[in-house]
Amino acid sequence: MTASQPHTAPRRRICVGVLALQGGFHEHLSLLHQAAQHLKSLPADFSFTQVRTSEQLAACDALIIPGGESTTISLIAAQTDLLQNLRDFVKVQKKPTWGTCAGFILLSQRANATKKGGQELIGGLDVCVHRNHFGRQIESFEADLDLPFIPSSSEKEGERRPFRGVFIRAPVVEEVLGGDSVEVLATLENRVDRMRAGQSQAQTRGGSGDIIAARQGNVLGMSFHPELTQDARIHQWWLSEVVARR
Ligand SMILES: NC(=O)CC[C@H](N)C(=O)O
Repeated sequence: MTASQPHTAPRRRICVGVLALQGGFHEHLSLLHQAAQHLKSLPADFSFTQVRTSEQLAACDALIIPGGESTTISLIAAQTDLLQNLRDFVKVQKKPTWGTCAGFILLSQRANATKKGGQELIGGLDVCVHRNHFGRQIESFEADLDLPFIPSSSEKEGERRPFRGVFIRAPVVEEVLGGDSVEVLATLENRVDRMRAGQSQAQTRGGSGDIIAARQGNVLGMSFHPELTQDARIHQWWLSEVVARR
């Protein structure tokens, strides 16, 4: 390179998989494509793919595990070597992996309120989650979440638009097992107590409340379903984190 040539970072090819055994994988893929439109300035060429086999997983640099039913997802993965290879992907190769709702449960080290006989997990996030914390499907709800880490609304400088969190039989972190290495990214004001007290509005707030988003190194978990919104801001943020980690 001569002094007159501008220095540009080499573009990287990044293949992001979405585990497609059950649940909201189509929705995640659609938001990934939407998010990538906003990331054209990054030195990365993204490709997005469904993952159903160990071979498909091996081709991925990062992975999303969608919401759905965690017991079903792990039962299907355990029929082949996929479950073991998912553990290897997350914990040995330490590739960026993001789980939403059922995906969050699967990425946790321990889960309470599991079906009789327990359930197989992938692990990687040193937390114990409580499954179906807010109750059954009929007790599903939405809440405005303040997520300071996602790109703020472009409409007005400094104005932060909340993220609409969709909670369907959602887990929360009952216990952080991993000490300081687990980063709490969002909490939700204790909704169960509020409902008992006859108040219906739940809000996010810093510091206390139920932990609904946590990260430990390469592993990220969220209790709610960004894939069931049209808002690609979390996908956008996570993809830029994936690029930064590579
Ligand atoms: N919406 C969801 O992903 C629900 C998760 C479900 N509670 C499970 O255990 O898998």
